[in-house]
Amino acid sequence: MSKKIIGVLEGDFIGPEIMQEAVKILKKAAALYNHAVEIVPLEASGTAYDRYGCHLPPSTLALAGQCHALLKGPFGGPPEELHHPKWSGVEQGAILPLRKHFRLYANLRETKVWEPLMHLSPVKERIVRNVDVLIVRELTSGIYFGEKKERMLNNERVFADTEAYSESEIRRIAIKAFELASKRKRKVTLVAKSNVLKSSVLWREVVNQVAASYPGIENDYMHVDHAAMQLIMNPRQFDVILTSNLFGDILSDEASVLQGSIGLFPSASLGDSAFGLYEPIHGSAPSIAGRNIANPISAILCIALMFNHTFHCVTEAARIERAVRRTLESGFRTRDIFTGEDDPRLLLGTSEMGDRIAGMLDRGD
Ligand SMILES: NC(=O)c1ccc[n+]([C@@H]2O[C@H](COP(=O)([O-])OP(=O)(O)OC[C@H]3O[C@@H](n4cnc5c(N)ncnc54)[C@H](O)[C@@H]3O)[C@@H](O)[C@H]2O)c1
Ligand SMILES: CC(C)[C@H](C(=O)O)[C@@H](O)C(=O)O
Ligand SMILES: [Mg+2]
Repeated sequence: MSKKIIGVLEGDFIGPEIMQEAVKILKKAAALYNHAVEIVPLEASGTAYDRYGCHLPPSTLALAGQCHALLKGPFGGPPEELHHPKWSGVEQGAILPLRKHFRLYANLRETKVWEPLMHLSPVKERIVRNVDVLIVRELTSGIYFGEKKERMLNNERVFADTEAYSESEIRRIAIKAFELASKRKRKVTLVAKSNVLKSSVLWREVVNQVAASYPGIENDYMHVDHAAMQLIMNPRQFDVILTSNLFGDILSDEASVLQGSIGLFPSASLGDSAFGLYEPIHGSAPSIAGRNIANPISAILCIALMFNHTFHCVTEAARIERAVRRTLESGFRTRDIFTGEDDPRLLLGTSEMGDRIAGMLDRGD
């Protein structure tokens, strides 16, 4: 691939602040390894609504389709403003269609505990040390996309969402999970609710069929309520967790707690080609926006994932991860990962943290 074309959707509230730092790292890493990069700004969510009255204009989708990868900031408004015209429907009108349009059915959310931040975890160090769990979340089906109904029953409104999965939807994400596990600790745990949900019974059947083609990979099953507990009590037992859209959403926020801040977690959304959408797992954090205090590491690590999964540049990806680790080892902190024991002179704003990591990138090995 000659020039790498990356579409950037800045997002709302802290979105532009952290995306700016991610782009800084992207440009720096590209320059270090002589990659030609073109950044294409794409309008979506709040800014698109102000200009076009919709959250995902067709022109954005068309331009996005010409990119090799998309870097996305969080979309959305304050959760308490559910019916605000600018924010209501961002999720259904922009986030979900973006994932569906590009058939990005595999969402990878990895929880690693960074050694210098171990003390931040509300869970004991002996439990979180060396945790490395990859949640493989199905992203384009399930209850997010199933039929929605509204009706009146006994004089009151009843709203319904449907959890529906086809065999092929389960099979393709299961194959992704087993392939990923084959390069890790070779274990896949399916998390579902087959004691209650019919769709979960299908997940178990199809995953067992897929598992038969991967004899070298351990395959087990856990009900989601039990898994939520085990993720905190004994997270090291997991390697790859394979799960549905909604369960993966919930479990990935829960897993981020093991590390102490959600501001550290990137994600990759992939389909059958190298094209990928890279975004933090967290939201737009309206209450801390505009103050240069958000943690940009989630967004910066999206660049490492992009180099890995879309461009297959593992050296560049490793170098970015190393720069983040060294910055944390040197004691630099944003407010979400700062405690009374840290040196107040090393407390950085969003853009200063980006600068530090960019500086560490220069150090190479
Ligand atoms: N993929 C996405 O675009 C995406 C993901 C999640 C939530 N959202 C949207 O974001 C909006 C806000 O959601 P929410 O309040 O439920 O969750 P949130 O993730 O925005 O915030 C949860 C908590 O984490 C903190 N936080 C989040 N990111 C941080 C960072 N980088 N640095 C420091 N602290 C950080 C926030 O300050 C808050 O205390 C909603 O509209 C929601 O739908 C979008
Ligand atoms: C905002 C919402 C639609 C989204 C999801 O549920 O997928 C978010 O929570 C996430 O984790 O990316
Ligand atoms: Mg979520």
